[in-house]
Amino acid sequence: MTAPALGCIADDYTGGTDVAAALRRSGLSTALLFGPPDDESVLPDCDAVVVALKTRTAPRAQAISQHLAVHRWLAGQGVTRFYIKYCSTFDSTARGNIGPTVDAVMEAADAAITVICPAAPEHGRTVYQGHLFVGTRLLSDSPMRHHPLTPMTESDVARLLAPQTPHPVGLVPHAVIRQGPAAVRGELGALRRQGIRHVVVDALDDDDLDMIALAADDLPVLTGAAGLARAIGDLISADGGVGRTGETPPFPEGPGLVLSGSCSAATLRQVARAAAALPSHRIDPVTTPDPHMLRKNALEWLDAHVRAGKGSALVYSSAPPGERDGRALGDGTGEALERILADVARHAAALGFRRIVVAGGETSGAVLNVLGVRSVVVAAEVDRGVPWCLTTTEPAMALLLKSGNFGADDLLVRAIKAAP
Ligand SMILES: Nc1ncnc2c1ncn2[C@@H]1O[C@H](COP(=O)(O)OP(=O)(O)OP(=O)(O)O)[C@@H](O)[C@H]1O
Ligand SMILES: O=C(O)[C@@H](O)C(=O)CO
Repeated sequence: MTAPALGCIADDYTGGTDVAAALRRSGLSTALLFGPPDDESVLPDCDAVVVALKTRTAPRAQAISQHLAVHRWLAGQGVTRFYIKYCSTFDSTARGNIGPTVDAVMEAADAAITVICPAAPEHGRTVYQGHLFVGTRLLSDSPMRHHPLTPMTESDVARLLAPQTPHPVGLVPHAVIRQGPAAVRGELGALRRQGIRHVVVDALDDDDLDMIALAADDLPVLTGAAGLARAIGDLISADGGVGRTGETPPFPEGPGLVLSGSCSAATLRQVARAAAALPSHRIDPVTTPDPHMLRKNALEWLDAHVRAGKGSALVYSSAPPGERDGRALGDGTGEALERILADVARHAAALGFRRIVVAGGETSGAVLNVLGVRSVVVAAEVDRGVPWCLTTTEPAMALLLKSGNFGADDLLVRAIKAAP
């Protein structure tokens, strides 16, 4: 078996599905594994492999050790090119994990320099003069400033990264990107000679990402959102480094369950549409500040829903800033809500639900961990960056893990009502 041409490490589960979907779109058969691989983890025959972790807001030491464990495992499988996937809105805090995990993997892979490329133009994330935009607004003016775990109140990517790494951060501005791969390669070389290890790269569209991918083709470690990964995937495809297609498991029948813990602006619109179309139950820690009661109420509601034979359903804690209190359940309110939704998922699986849609990266991580899902085959996308994931072990399940800000307003309704 030839080693996969690319090994990705994603810092959350929806980010993992996003980058896996991008590589699949480039024509690469892509395996997606959840959690650090262990002795029993098997690498399927594939062109690219993505290992999704739940380290975006994890303690720093844990995030580093998990990234290093995945790097070691991938290197042991013969992978020589690595991609570290973080959020296109650079979700992290000053004490965040992007810098430390990138530094650790670079050191392990003996990489002297890498690019920092959060741009994802198809989702409206662009970088100009080192500043990250969400649509027409700076990141710090976007709804991401209200994120419950990683409020983004700065848009200069170098300033976001600086407190997370001891190394200086450089920039390749758009004017150089537009001159093409040779100019970008020359600039990266000049920055490397100045001792710079992290280089933010401007990118406004897919052409810019193609330039960056060509210019950085010889670097062992690249980092960014799914946009640059797509450009690298296209290069691998064009080089003929593809063709190891695995079988796609069948899509399970039956009613579906939407679980939403994301409070992102897109999710809130999608949840409103889903709540109008499906029987729904809201988990509200402000009105019921007791995790045991919230859990009990949700499980009992689902039992009654199934007994009444009402089909697909929605259970959510998603709420706009005005209806949220990040300390409603004390320290760790977010994690407590993730655990409740994960318990609902476990209960739903026991009740026979085989299609589960989860909105939110942290929430998806919690759900997949309790379901014990360790690997999936990436199948068709419902919307850009939101593919169905089919389990390869029993019980056969279809999972749709939706990044907070992805998808059209009716995505949840479409996903749950129509199997592909
Ligand atoms: N009503 C609420 N009040 C406070 N926190 C909440 C509420 N509902 C959900 N949360 C927490 O907000 C966090 C949302 O993070 P999550 O990663 O799941 O979504 P997201 O950030 O929108 O998605 P992504 O990371 O894919 O962009 C979770 O920890 C969740 O438990
Ligand atoms: O890059 C993105 O925006 C997403 O894949 C993501 O990381 C959501 O958590």
